[in-house]
Amino acid sequence: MQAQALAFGHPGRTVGRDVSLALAQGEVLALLGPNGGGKTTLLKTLLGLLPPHGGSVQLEGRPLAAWSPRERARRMAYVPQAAPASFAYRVDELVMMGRSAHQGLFARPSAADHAAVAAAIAQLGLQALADRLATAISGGERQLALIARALAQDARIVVLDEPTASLDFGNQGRVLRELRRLAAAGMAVLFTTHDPNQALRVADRVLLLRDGMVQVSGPATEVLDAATLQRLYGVPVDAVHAAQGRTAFLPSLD
Ligand SMILES: Nc1ncnc2c1ncn2[C@@H]1O[C@H](COP(=O)(O)OP(=O)(O)OP(=O)(O)O)[C@@H](O)[C@H]1O
Repeated sequence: MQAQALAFGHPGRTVGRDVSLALAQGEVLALLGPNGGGKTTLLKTLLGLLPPHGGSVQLEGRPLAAWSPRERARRMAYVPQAAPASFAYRVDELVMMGRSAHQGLFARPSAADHAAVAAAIAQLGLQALADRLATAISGGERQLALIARALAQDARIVVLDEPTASLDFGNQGRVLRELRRLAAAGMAVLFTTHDPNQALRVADRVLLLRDGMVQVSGPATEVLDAATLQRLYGVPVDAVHAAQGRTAFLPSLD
């Protein structure tokens, strides 16, 4: 996926401009930036859910606008920001929705669809929740179910908006491992996070977005340092250097 000189926003209101990026198969790209900086709006524009205000998005070398919604859905899976479930679907039914771009209009799910759903549910350890209603599970559990739906979709590009936001520490680790596993299997992964440590841990490259503009982008280990994060968020940041050359960032209390 590629974007060139992309301007993006909502009807009547441009939020950001001049964003160029390339996302390769097998790569994890993290999008970081302050609240309201335009991350979700940019993701939706890259997915074709919002029309660009300028510039272009290309998928496999073809303008995104030339793809039908169904073709797009086969290529790109979207895990939106955690939100309360509005319909009382069972978790396995929710995950099955990821298969809809693979099914005929009125076709019943095939054996392959059921197998993909079972595999995605097992991958995220959700077997015990499969027959529970998505309206009657915790926010974190629902987030995992939405990630399972994206897995079942079998897309080549997976876009996740704050996938770890409502997860406990253990499940954050599970999701971050899953993102790396998807990339290792050849998928392109794009996710937003408010935690630079998560970006440093799993992303190959990062793109820092502030006020709708790219502040800096590049390899995570080269771009992420205390001074850059301080500029991005406007607060002092401490870098903690641990064994094996690893670095972690903390908001400074000085
Ligand atoms: N439906 C909408 N219509 C008009 N403006 C919107 C809409 N949704 C968001 N905005 C505005 O667009 C700007 C960017 O919002 P966006 O949600 O993309 O930011 P974000 O970086 O994802 O923020 P956060 O980190 O808080 O989720 C904000 O100023 C926001 O108020």
